[in-house]
Amino acid sequence: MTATILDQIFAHKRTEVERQKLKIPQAKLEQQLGNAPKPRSLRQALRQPDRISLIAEVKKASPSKGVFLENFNPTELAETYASNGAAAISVLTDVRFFQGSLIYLRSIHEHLDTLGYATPLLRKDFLYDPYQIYEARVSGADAILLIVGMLDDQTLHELYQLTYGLGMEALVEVHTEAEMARAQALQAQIIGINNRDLHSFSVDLATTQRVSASLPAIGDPQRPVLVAESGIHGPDVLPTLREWGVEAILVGESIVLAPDHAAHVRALSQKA
Ligand SMILES: O=C(O)c1ccccc1NCC(=O)[C@H](O)[C@H](O)COP(=O)(O)O
Repeated sequence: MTATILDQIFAHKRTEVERQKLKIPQAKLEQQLGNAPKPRSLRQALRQPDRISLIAEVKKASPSKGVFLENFNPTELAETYASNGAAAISVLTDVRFFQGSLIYLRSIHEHLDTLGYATPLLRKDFLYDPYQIYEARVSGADAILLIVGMLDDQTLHELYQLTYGLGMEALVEVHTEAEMARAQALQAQIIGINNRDLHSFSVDLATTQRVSASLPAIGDPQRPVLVAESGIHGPDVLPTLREWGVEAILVGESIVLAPDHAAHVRALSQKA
């Protein structure tokens, strides 16, 4: 198996996290937990009977396409998302590959809170160490991303338990049928299928249909909330995704590149 971008990201992430632990030890983060805001439920926000819910992503750049927005204002963007119908907001916090920051997560939480929006915030990063879960919690995350393809079963299980133990929820991301089987063994309540091939960066929405085939039938109470991630450019695909049992979409690029962010968020958040 050839190396993917995940391998590169993971290699760098280890150095980044170890450096951060020297600056702020985990014990200090644990002390701050008492002051952290109470998490809101991502699952509840996404599971709506009459629509596909939108998780709108605050995304400045990507490893495949470079910088999307030169005049990037994360709080303004998040406010546009929350005020135009996004059910949740994903905040990329990876510095090196996505030009994100944990500071964006904190400031978005504070900004939306001041305005009275309770939109759940997802910390979108490459998480492999409990330290990062504590970081997420004290920075205002309501949920975090766990990428099955970069974690062994034991680590996946431990991080999942810690996430829920701290009152947050996890979006468990898969790319293949084998990873879906591992997410199901975890009894993940929210599963995201990423349509982006990590070798070629090409996107194929049919990945969602193929990889979700093993889930319990649509309407079965055991079925997790299914999120289709990446490569969604407009509302035209929503009816098909709904037929496949998708309850939420995670969209970054097409929103940040849209000439009118608000209009694009409204279009993607419409009732199906
Ligand atoms: O966005 C990338 O190019 C990328 C490359 C390698 C690993 C992950 C990547 N993206 C992370 C994401 O999951 C997306 O930001 C998210 O699903 C939104 O996708 P899109 O709407 O296509 O921006």
